[in-house]
Amino acid sequence: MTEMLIPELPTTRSTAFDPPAELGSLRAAGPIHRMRFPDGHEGWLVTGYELAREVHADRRFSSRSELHHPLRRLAGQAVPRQDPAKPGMFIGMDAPDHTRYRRLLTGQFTVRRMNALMPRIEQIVAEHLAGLRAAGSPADLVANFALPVPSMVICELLGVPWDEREAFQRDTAEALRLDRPFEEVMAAFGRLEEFVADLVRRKRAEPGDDMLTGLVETGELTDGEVANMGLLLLVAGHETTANMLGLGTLALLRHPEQLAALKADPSLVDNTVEELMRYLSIIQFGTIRTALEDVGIGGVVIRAGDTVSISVPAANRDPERFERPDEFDVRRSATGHIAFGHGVHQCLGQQLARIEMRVGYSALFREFPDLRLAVPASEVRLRTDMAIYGVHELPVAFS
Ligand code: HEM
Repeated sequence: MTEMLIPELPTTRSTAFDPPAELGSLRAAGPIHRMRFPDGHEGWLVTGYELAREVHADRRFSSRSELHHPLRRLAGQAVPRQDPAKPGMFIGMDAPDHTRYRRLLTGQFTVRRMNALMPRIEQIVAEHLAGLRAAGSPADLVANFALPVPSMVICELLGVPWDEREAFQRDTAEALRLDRPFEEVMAAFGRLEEFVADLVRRKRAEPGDDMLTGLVETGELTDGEVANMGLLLLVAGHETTANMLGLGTLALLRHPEQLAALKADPSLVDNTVEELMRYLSIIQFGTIRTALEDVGIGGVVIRAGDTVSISVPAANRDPERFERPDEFDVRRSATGHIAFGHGVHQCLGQQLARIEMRVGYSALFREFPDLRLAVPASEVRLRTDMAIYGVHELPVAFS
């Protein structure tokens, strides 16, 4: 631990793919540091890999959103409106509520449903690549591919009727934009909430083969609870995968030797996806927890009520866990990274996200073997101030 109080979370990047250099210096000095949070209170910043896992796995640290929501707001993260009469999202709950919701949702990620989804994901990817080609070179890879693919996959999973996709996708895109005024984002989010709530009512009347129907049919959830879970899937699974597809493509294009290795041996794609997850660690401001009691950990005592910010990017570049951590190497074994979190809240959609990325990158570079940037790399707008890092647009050229 450094004795000094860090005045704020370091967020200034000097390169497109590396986390802020200051995080590396802090990690070299120790795995945990005192840090001032935007509301003025002093808490902690975890930069070391081992300690990051420990904190995620320790039930004495709470995920309850009401304990740290204001802090997230100030860190630039979108926080959906919290209506006290509504159950809220279980990503921001602790046991036993979290356990109950998570168990019911895990039961919906069945092997059968995932297997059935696989050919649909291939189709959705193929359709959007055809759309990219039709748009003509140069075209924006984000608008034509990276963003709409996960959006359609979620529609499929939740059972959004085909002819209602357009409004749903438009509101989703708007609700998840962090570069718009807060009120606009909340208005789109409100429309989405209503849409999902109405969809759940209809699933009860007219069951389908989708996840919302599955949740309704557990018989253990109110419509409001099901709608909330649907919204969480949407929010948690959408921008994340979209930004991995966009930024991941940029990373591959900017590391031609790595891209060549993947093209020469397409079976490297699983490894490539894991390494991209580690190397890019797009949850750039990390995860947040609040200590429920005094906890002695990592050589310090974290007091009850203190907020702990866990830097996922710093942990995933820890040289004590990963050799040559700052090198992007599609052949390395990156497993064990914490880009999907760790512990009881570890990403529920990680297998789905992996399938989307594996299918997405494979098809993209197979169909567009000469894909290249259409602008100088320095002109690609990076999402430095957004909770989820990535690219705003990715202008690509192809023949
Ligand atoms: C590459 C894409 C993705 C990344 C980087 C990502 C990252 C994460 C992380 C770091 C967490 C843990 C948060 C915490 O501990 O506070 C998480 C949780 C979660 N993710 Fe993902 N995620 C991705 C894709 C998805 C997808 C596709 C879905 C849904 C289909 C999804 C659904 C969820 C849910 C429901 C949770 C909450 C789990 C819980 O609280 O028990 N995610 N994700």
